[in-house]
Amino acid sequence: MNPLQERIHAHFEESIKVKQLAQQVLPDATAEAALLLFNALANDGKILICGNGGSAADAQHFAAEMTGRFERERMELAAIALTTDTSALTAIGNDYGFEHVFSKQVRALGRSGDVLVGISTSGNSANVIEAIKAAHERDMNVIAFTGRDGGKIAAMLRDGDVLLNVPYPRTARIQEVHIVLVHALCDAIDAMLMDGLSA
Ligand SMILES: O=C(CO)[C@@H](O)[C@H](O)[C@H](O)[C@H](O)COP(=O)(O)O
Ligand SMILES: [Zn+2]
Repeated sequence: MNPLQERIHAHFEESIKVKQLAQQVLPDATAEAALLLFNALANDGKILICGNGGSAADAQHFAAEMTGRFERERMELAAIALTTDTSALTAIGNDYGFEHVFSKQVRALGRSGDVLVGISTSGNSANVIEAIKAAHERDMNVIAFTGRDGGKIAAMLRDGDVLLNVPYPRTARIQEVHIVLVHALCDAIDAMLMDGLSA
């Protein structure tokens, strides 16, 4: 391999290693998260999802697989990415500050029984932290996708919330596990809904 190919090869090696680490530490919490989401949807609740940058893309990816479909045909499931309404994002950001762009939407849309999914590889993004505070005010449970040591977000979760933390220091690798988790959750919800899979 030439140096460029070696560099690319190393990305795959590291990604495999971090996914194997995550495979050891995350299945229990991911199953808990799947049950939380399934029960919310089964009781007419909805899922609100937020994150920044690559995690905003993950939020949209997850919401699209709920409202559209994952791998199989099924009923539409209620999920909204809070990252897509540029008018809300710019108005709230401009008038109140960027840390409030998600929390104002959570207060507006969130109801008891809904679930907030907050995605932050550092566990420290202020707008995700504010969104979690707003979700708790609305009596919503939270599923936090984080990385490193879970940051401030890990410390603010309450009973009934679920932490999906990837204990690794590199953002790209954490994000790659987060998207595996999104797909594992989509698959679990579909299997519970359509095949009667139970925990
Ligand atoms: O996708 C990437 C890096 O891979 C970036 O866009 C990254 O998501 C952004 O820097 C985010 O602002 C990071 O925020 P967070 O994950 O620490 O909450
Ligand atoms: Zn990225």
